[in-house]
Amino acid sequence: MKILLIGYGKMGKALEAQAQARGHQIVGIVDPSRPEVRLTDFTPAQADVAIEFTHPDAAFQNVVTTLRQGIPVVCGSTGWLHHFDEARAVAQETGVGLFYASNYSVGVNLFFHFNEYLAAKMHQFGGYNVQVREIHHVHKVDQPSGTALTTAQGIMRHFPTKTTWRNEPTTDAHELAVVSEREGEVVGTHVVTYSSTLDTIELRHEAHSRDAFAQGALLAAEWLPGKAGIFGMNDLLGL
Ligand SMILES: NC(=O)C1=CN([C@@H]2O[C@H](COP(=O)(O)OP(=O)(O)OC[C@H]3O[C@@H](n4cnc5c(N)ncnc54)[C@H](OP(=O)(O)O)[C@@H]3O)[C@@H](O)[C@H]2O)C=CC1
Ligand SMILES: O=C(O)C1=N[C@H](C(=O)O)C[C@H](O)C1
Repeated sequence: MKILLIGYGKMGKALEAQAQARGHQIVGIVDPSRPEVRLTDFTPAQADVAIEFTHPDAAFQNVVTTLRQGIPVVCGSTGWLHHFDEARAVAQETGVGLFYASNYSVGVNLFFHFNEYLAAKMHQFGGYNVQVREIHHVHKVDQPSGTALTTAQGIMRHFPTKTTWRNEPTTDAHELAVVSEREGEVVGTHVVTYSSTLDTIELRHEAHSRDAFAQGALLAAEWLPGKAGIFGMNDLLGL
């Protein structure tokens, strides 16, 4: 497959290595380090799909530009979802596929699934408070992580005591604490903790490297071309 990479940082480089290992061709890399390469120069004849991992401030414009160029796009950037409805409208208007996941690792998507099951059960039995904690490397610019927000939304869907979330510890029983920690080069750890006076139950996912995100994004890139609409990991994995 002919893949256009948008963003050539930690994820862009992991994607390049994994894509080549899977026999794909990287037809272009759009990044501030290569100002001579412009996203608007690419057409569907040159790229079957684009994969976008950049920055919260850049993602929306990159997604919209790629869709308007007629190229399906797999986006992994976090921290821009306040613009997602506008991106959805452009995907619908152009009829070009948009794939988004706050986390492309298959393991995290299983974690999302178990998180919702656990929230429903824990709410049914009562007596527990719940908290989300995410730990990432010190270079991360957005907080809470996109994965932590997806996790919080999954909890709030099934644990109606929690009506909103707060990005710090809280004593308000209606607020779900989503606590962010930044530590060295931690790739990405997410923990959901239920505590009562009697015991503690935890659901935890720890990424060992960025290869899990890169492999999932490439699975999405292999799956997306030819499909019109907005898709996520549940569509890809059948969860
Ligand atoms: N969904 C998922 O599974 C995952 C999501 N992420 C998310 O992906 C994003 C990128 O992560 P990561 O690779 O670690 O970040 P990095 O900072 O390592 O890389 C981002 C790259 O994008 C470049 N960039 C910035 N603006 C633009 C632009 N307008 N067009 C093209 N390139 C641009 C940056 O250049 P410069 O440095 O010059 O600004 C940098 O080279 C983050 O939002 C992160 O949260 C990360 C891992 C997994
Ligand atoms: O910035 C990162 O590194 C990561 N970002 C994503 C997020 O915000 O959830 C996914 C992963 O945790 C790594």
